[in-house]
Amino acid sequence: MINTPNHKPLVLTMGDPAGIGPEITVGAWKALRETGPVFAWIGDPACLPSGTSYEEVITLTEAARVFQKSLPVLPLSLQAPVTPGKPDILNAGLVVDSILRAVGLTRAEDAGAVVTNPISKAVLRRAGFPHPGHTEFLAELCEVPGQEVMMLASPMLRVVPVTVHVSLREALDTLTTDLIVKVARTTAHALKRVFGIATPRLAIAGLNPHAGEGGHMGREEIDIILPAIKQLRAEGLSLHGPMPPDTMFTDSARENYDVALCMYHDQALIPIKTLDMENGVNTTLGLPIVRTSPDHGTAFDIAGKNLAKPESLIAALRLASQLATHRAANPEPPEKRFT
Ligand SMILES: NC(=O)C1=CN([C@@H]2O[C@H](COP(=O)(O)OP(=O)(O)OC[C@H]3O[C@@H](n4cnc5c(N)ncnc54)[C@H](O)[C@@H]3O)[C@@H](O)[C@H]2O)C=CC1
Ligand SMILES: NCC(=O)COP(=O)(O)O
Repeated sequence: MINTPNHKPLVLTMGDPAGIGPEITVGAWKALRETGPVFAWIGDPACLPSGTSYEEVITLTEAARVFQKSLPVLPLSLQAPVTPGKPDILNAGLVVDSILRAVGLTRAEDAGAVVTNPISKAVLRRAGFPHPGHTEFLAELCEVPGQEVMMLASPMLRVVPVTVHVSLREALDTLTTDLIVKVARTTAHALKRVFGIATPRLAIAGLNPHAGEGGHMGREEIDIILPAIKQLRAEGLSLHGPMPPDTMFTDSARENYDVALCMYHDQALIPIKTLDMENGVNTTLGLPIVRTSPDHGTAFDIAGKNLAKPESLIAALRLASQLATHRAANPEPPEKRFT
């Protein structure tokens, strides 16, 4: 039997069963079965690729016992048959149940961390799911709504979008000094505590061309971003910025910081997915549990065609195990927590 370093198996959600989640789950299990980290998948085995060697289990102890031989499955039952590439709103409830179960097991400390397979936000929305994505839903489930911070990390770059799952227009309307300060504090704290970076260096992106060109191409840098930087520096954080967004992701620029705080979703996600889509991992900071996921989505266009690469999911499972281990070794006094 093999174990995660912190001796608790991870739990992996089903994601949209018509997406590539089932096949990358099997790919990740094949890659990790000898070495770990151990994980159990929470879903309906009917949607796994035919011929998959799996075993239904009831507990995570049992999951750890069978992991080398078979993919351990904590079973759920789908409402409708699955056709790869054709999501069915009837299965939305089960997609959510899988997330609920994973969070319950992790909060109860039976599992070491939650790893999520991709969901279709549009399908869940049509089914009445009120949250924009996992990030916000997990914060609700963990009773820390509004404290969540999305970070995407790869060996080449870490990025945090300050505004997340909103339209570009809404992102501009909701960007405030207070929001930047809050997100930067949570990010710096997580980099110290769970990533083991003693003095994290944060690069703060500008919003406008040339970071506003001294106010001639927009005033957000002067009115919103610089006041946040001043406040955070006064708290002792190490920051650069506002940096011109078009040059802050070059090879040489990236050497000067540990994370880039970006003002909107695509300012953060385009560089990391362009540089390192295969190794990118999405992780949620500000939660009382560890959560990671691959950086990509459901990829309905290739589902069931044996084209999906499991690398990002493998990286997500490995990072979840490392973060859970680091977190367990560095318990946090409640009064030190930035919320
Ligand atoms: N964490 C999550 O649950 C996420 C969910 N999504 C959801 O996924 C759905 C589809 O989003 P898209 O923007 O189309 O992005 P996507 O990442 O699903 O696909 C973009 C392109 O990359 C390819 N691709 C993605 N993952 C791949 C893999 N592992 N191996 C090989 N090729 C891969 C796809 O075939 C497609 O051509 C949306 O509903 C979105 O909400 C998107 C990102 C994250
Ligand atoms: N673009 C990242 C993304 O959509 C992931 O969202 P979440 O489901 O992890 O909140």
